[in-house]
Amino acid sequence: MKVYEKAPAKINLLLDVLHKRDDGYHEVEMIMTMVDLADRLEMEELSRDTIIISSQAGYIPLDEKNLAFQAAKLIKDRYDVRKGVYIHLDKKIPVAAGLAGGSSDAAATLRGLNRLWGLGIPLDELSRLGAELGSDVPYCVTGGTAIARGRGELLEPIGNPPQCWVILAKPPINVSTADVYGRFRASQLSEHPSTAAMVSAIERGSFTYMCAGLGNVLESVTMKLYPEVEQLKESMQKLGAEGVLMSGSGPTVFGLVSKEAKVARIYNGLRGFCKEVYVVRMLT
Ligand SMILES: C[C@](O)(CO)[C@H](O)COP(=O)(O)OP(=O)(O)OC[C@H]1O[C@@H](n2ccc(N)nc2=O)[C@H](O)[C@@H]1O
Ligand SMILES: Nc1ncnc2c1ncn2[C@@H]1O[C@H](COP(=O)(O)OP(=O)(O)OP(=O)(O)O)[C@@H](O)[C@H]1O
Repeated sequence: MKVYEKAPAKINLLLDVLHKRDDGYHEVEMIMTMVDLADRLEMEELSRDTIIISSQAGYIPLDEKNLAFQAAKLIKDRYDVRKGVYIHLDKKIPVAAGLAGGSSDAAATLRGLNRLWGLGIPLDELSRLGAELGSDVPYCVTGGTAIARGRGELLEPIGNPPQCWVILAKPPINVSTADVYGRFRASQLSEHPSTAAMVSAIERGSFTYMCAGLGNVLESVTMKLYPEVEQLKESMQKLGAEGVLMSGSGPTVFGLVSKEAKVARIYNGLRGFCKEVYVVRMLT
C-alpha cells in the first residue's frame, strides 16, 4: 500500500523573539502561513522492518540525518510499529532557505504514516510528537495560518490572510538557524513587530495593513552576516513588491504583491541576479 502527502513551505509574516530561555531556545511569537511551493512524499509499506529514504535532490542527507527518516523512526518507536517504509521525497522547496522544507517533510511523514499504518493518532497529538523533531514541525503538521509561541510549538490558529501573490527569492548562501539565534541580542532591539496589529490586518482582510505589519527581528542578524540579503530586500522593494520580508532565519526573502500585472516585472528583475526565484500563492 502507498500513501502520498504534500509538504508545503512556510513563511513567517511576523517573527518576534521575546527572550532566551534557560534551555537555550528562544521564546518566540510568530505568525506563520503556508505557500503552494511543496515537496511531494510517496510512502510505501515494506514488510522488512527498515526505513529507506530516496530523493531526486542530490544535496540532502538520505540517512538518519534526514528529518523524514527521524519522523518515521519516532512514530515507529512510539507506536511500536514493526513494519518498514520506503519514503521518496520529491524536493521542490529550496534547502536551508528559511522555508521549513525539512520540517514540512517531517510533518508530512507523520501525517502519512499515521494513515499508512492506520494508527488513528489525532492531529494535535501528531503535532506534539513533531515538537521532538524541531521547533517548526508542530506548525507544519497542522498548517493553515497560526500564531506560534513558546519555541514555536504552542499554536493558535487564525483566519487566512488576504489572497495575494508571493515572490520568493533565495540567494545562494547557507544560513545556520542556530548561528542566527545565537547572535541575536534582545537588548539591541529598538522595537518589536506587533502581533496584535498583524492579526487585526488578517482578520480585516487588509492587504495594505498586512504589508505594513510585516516584521522579523532575525532579519538584522542575518543581514549583518550576509549583506546580499539586505540588497535583495531593497531590490524587491524597488521593483514594486508591496510588502517585503526575510522568512525565518533566512536567507529567503519574500515579497507580497496584490496585482498579477506587477508579478512578471518583479520576477524578471530578480532573475537578473538571483537564480532561485519562485512565484507562488498563499495556501488558503
Ligand atoms: C527560524 C524558524 O524557522 C522560524 O519559523 C524557527 O524558529 C526555527 O525552527 P527550526 O529550524 O525547526 O529549529 P530547531 O531545529 O528546533 O532549532 C535549531 C536551532 O535554532 C535555535 N532555536 C530554534 C528555535 C527557537 N525558538 N529558539 C532557538 O534558539 C536553537 O539554537 C536550535 O538549536
Ligand atoms: N527532508 C529534508 N529536506 C531538506 N533538508 C533536510 C531534510 N532532512 C534534513 N535536512 C537538513 O536540514 C538542514 C536544514 O534544511 P531545511 O530546508 O529544513 O532548512 P530551513 O528551510 O532553513 O528550515 P527552518 O525554516 O525550519 O529553519 C539542511 O542542512 C539539510 O541538509
